[in-house]
Amino acid sequence: EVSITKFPADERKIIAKAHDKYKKARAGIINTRHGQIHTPAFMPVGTKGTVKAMLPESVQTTGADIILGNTYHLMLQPGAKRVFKLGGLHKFMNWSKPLLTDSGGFQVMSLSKLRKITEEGVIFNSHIDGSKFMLSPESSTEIQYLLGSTITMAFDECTPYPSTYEQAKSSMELTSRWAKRSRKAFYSRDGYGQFGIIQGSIYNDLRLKSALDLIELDFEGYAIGGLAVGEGQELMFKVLDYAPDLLPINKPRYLMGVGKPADIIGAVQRGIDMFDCVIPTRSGRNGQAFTKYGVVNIRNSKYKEDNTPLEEDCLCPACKNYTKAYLHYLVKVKEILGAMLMTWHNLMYFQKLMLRIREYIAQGKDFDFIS
Ligand SMILES: C=CCOC(=O)Nc1nc2cc3[nH]c(NC)nc3cc2c(=O)[nH]1
Ligand SMILES: [Zn+2]
Repeated sequence: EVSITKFPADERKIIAKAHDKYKKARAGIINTRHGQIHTPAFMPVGTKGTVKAMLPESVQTTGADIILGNTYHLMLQPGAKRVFKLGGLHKFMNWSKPLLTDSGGFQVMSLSKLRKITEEGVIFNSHIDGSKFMLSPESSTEIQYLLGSTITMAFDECTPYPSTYEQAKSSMELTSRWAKRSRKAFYSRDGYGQFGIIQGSIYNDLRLKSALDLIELDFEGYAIGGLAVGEGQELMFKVLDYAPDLLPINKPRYLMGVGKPADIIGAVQRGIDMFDCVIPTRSGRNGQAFTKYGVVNIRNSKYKEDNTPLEEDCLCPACKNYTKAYLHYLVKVKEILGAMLMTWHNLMYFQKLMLRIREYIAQGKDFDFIS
């Protein structure tokens, strides 16, 4: 078990050595103040304090142990202090299980207009009303504390892809300095944790240096940053062939922004424990359903009289009570119920995938089969 407590976490008991080919795959449990997280885990993204088109209790029925909240959006609206005054994000959004908040760095770079990166942090204008903000290791850590986050992420700089060795080196070194300041600003409490994020792009010596710098700070878990940023699956797996092994074996490893089922399977085989990705929710709203038959584009006219469910054995409301014809219609006419049902099904599909992966690891079986 891996527990996020102040005390040195127990050695992670690998429930079962997975099949030889997958000797790095591991199944475990992360214990937190807000409950357990069964790993390998998939975290639905709840960007603005809600998993879009889902009630939190519905998210819970899909089997999700933990969801992700975005610091950047919440600090702009409704504001971290206001959420704190209202009892914190768990209460605000009626989600009592673990919450992981990002540090905002990645979103600032992709969403805000006009920003300036300094040693101090990132100065930017809100994409909502143009007002000026600063995100720094200290302010990001404080905002995540005010939100009441179970797992706080260190403030990092996501090194873009492609980057030259020099660019990746200076970016990684900035992330290491910011990680130190993030760690110092973290208010450590039992059952809460802070994860460091390693960078270094595709350069293995930089990845090693990043890992060494962050291991010194004794985080409760570690994320591998700077991936799923356009490098493609092959290059991502090439980095994942060694990067997870640079991190402590008894602490959770989190691969941000990943991914499609095949990406998740390949990353679990290389030792990753936690994932987050907008694919099931965003593509669900756009009419794409993940099924064991492959991805179904429900808007395709071939479904307009298809009276069968997406998956006959799926227990989600979309499959139990509705047909592809109805989903096709709802999505075509942009009815809200279409987004709800498609999202619910996709989240169920991703959680079922993780459950099967955990079971196969525990039985020491290989799990290439699923995609
Ligand atoms: C929950 C996240 C906590 O991480 C941070 O606050 N910083 C951070 N976020 C990332 C997000 C990513 N999404 C993808 N692909 C869709 N690649 C990503 C890379 C990073 C990264 O290197 N750093
Ligand atoms: Zn379903």
